[in-house]
Amino acid sequence: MTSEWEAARRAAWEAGRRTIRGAETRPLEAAAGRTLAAALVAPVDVPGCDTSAMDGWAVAGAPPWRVGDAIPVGSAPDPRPLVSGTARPIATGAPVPPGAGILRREHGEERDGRLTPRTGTAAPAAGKDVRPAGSDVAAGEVVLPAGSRLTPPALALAAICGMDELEVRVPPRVLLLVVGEEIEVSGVPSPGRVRDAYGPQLPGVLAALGAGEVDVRHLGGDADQLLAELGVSDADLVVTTGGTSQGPTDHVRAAAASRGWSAVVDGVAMRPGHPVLLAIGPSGRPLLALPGNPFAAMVALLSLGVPLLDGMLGRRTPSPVPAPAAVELENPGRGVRVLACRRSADGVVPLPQQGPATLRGLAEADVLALVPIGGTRAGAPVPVLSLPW
Ligand SMILES: Nc1nc2c(c(=O)[nH]1)N[C@H]1C(S)=C(S)[C@@H](COP(=O)(O)OP(=O)(O)OC[C@H]3O[C@@H](n4cnc5c(N)ncnc54)[C@H](O)[C@@H]3O)O[C@H]1N2
Ligand code: MOO
Repeated sequence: MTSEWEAARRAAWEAGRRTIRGAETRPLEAAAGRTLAAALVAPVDVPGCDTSAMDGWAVAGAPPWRVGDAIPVGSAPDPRPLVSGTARPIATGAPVPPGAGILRREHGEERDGRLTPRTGTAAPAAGKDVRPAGSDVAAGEVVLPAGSRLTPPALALAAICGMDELEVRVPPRVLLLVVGEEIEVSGVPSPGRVRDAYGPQLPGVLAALGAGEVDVRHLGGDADQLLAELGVSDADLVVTTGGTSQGPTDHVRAAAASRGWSAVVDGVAMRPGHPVLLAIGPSGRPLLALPGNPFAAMVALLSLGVPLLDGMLGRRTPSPVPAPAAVELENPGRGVRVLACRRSADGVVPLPQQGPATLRGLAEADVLALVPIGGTRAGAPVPVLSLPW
């Protein structure tokens, strides 16, 4: 029951959503990269009072103005209106008294306690170059909806609203089982042996997708060990690599089925990556079985792992967006053809080295192009997925 790409992606998000993670409260500095479990509602106006947007003078009425005391940055706002005909030196960010506008420093001339605008500069009206209270964020406003990822600017936004802690989703703990008799974890592999492509990259990619701790275990080709791991795992998500196909040592499907996992997506009409399996275990936790071929595995992860984790974290998942193909992209196959591509001024260009077993293209790529059956002409739009790193 191979699925179409879009249907498989939706099914993966829905499967994740059914196992949505609980929430916890974290200090702001520990919440970087996490996902908001509840909307961030601003408790205060930002800025908290009318503030100057420029260095200069707060002025009221017509020039010349009598220059009074400077208004210190960080001082409490004075509720009394600025007296007409007066000016007070002010710095960017300092509170502006009611009724004042700002004359920029470079537009005024101060002499003998009197301020006049330079030739060609009009006297500022009340409110000129003033950031009104609440103009950035109004108290009570939803600043970030639940499901927002706490990127560096999102965290800073929470901070300027006065937040010290945030309610975020508990990241899923992942068990990564690297399957394959031929896999080596260090050193130069002898001919016939293969260095593990997953241990070094998947923990980082999974973390970028919102996962928590990743426990990496290399199982070799031992089917019994795979069965044992699947039987006892209490991880929130199990990811396996290799052993998804039809060879004599491809045990993952059989092992998962015998331990009670049932398939949600059993193969996707895409190349590479088609043997991917997404299944739900007896405890309701998901298993994502990635093909052994290194590019195929990453295509499968970016196609199904991204929406699965987005669902688990209560986030929306990105849809591919159209980008022009710089050259003709052929697809004589019966499913989506996924190509590692670079963006250029003319559109997306496939990298020269493509194919299920090579990471050469992906290592230099900006996006994955999802070429529909029949191909895409040069200049026509092709859906692309951005990469999470
Ligand atoms: N008769 C068929 N054979 C194959 C089919 C098929 O439909 N019928 N599909 C091919 C495709 S497409 C893929 S993709 C692979 C999927 O294979 P598996 O998931 O069973 O993966 P393995 O057989 O274990 O390994 C495939 C390939 O990848 C290398 N590999 C595995 N693990 C790692 C690792 N940790 N690091 C680096 N490289 C790894 C492995 O050495 C193999 O070369 O099946 C095709 N065959
Ligand atoms: O479909 Mo395989 O996953 O092409 O490499």
